[in-house]
Amino acid sequence: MSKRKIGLLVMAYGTPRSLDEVEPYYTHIRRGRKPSEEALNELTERYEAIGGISPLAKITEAQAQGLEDEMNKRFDNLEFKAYLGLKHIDPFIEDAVQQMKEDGIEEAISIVLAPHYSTFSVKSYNGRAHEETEKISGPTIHSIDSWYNEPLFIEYWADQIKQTMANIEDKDSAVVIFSAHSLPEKILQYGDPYPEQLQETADLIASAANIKNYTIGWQSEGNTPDPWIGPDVQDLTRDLYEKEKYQSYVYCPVGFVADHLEVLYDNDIECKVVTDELNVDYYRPEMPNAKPEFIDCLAKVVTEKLKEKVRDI
Ligand SMILES: CC1=C(CCC(=O)O)c2cc3nc(cc4[nH]c(cc5[nH]c(cc1n2)c(C)c5CCC(=O)O)c(CCC(=O)O)c4C)C(CCC(=O)O)=C3C
Ligand SMILES: [Fe+2]
Repeated sequence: MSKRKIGLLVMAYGTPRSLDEVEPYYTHIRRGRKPSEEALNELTERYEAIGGISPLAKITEAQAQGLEDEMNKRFDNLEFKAYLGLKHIDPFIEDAVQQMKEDGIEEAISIVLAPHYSTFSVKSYNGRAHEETEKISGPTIHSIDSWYNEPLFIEYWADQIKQTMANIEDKDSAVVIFSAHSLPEKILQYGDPYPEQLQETADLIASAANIKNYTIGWQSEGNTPDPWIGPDVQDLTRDLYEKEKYQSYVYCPVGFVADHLEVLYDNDIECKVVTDELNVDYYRPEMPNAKPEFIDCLAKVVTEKLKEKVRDI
């Protein structure tokens, strides 16, 4: 008898694969409105500054493949297949749902490669997946909403911070800044759990790594007229220096899971400009990418959802 098939819908932001794709990608982010020449050049320059193009596309693929392999190792009686569904570039979330249906998948677990829930991020990913599957009578999709407090995720960052701290002599003068992508302040009106989830992630990691000096901040805010959640990590760095005179700044962008523009530019270039100016030390522990510890973390979260939702496994 052939094994029962389970789809793994792995959703992520997506990134241009070449500089030619920056314009259509940016236009999609702006919901179909073309960016101005100036905004487009500015974004292209940021990609150029991190080496021409973002490593994100390959990392997202490796994460999805790693998860598929790990799940197949864990369950002899099931056959898992990962489908990448991206928010702003092909293969889009809708393409992945259609492909699952074509492949005869009847049940799937979906996970977003971002730990914290917000109406702007996870809700919109899941909404697009469910809408498409309803439209085409596709597979039943069981969605994971968040995994920001998963113990293996906390352990990943606690280990990274411990390794970084081992290189810092005066630990009392070091501070850890946990950050996530900023969002427009209007999300707060609807009781969005995003800021509390980031705070909880920070508290759990700090406790596991035995860190006393830490705080949360926001980064990568968009170029729109609305107010965005603050403090921004650059302003926060100046503030912490002024008030506490910390000498070492450890940036942990825990709202992301890969090396990409927001980390390689917004942290490693923009925050480093500030630490250089203040003449203090900049540290940024490694991102999870497709490291085995992180793949294990994703597999654990998916396994828990599978056991909760899928019958007779
Ligand atoms: C919550 C959130 C996450 C984390 C959760 C998740 O991962 O889903 C995230 C991740 C990412 N965001 C990314 C890239 C960009 N985001 C932009 C713009 C925006 N992001 C927003 C939100 C988020 N973004 C929002 C509300 C906007 C404003 C546009 C609008 O909705 O009106 C812009 C436009 C230019 C600019 O504003 O900077 C770019 C280029 C990349 C890929 C990097 C690479 O290519 O390496 C990644 C992983
Ligand atoms: Fe973004």
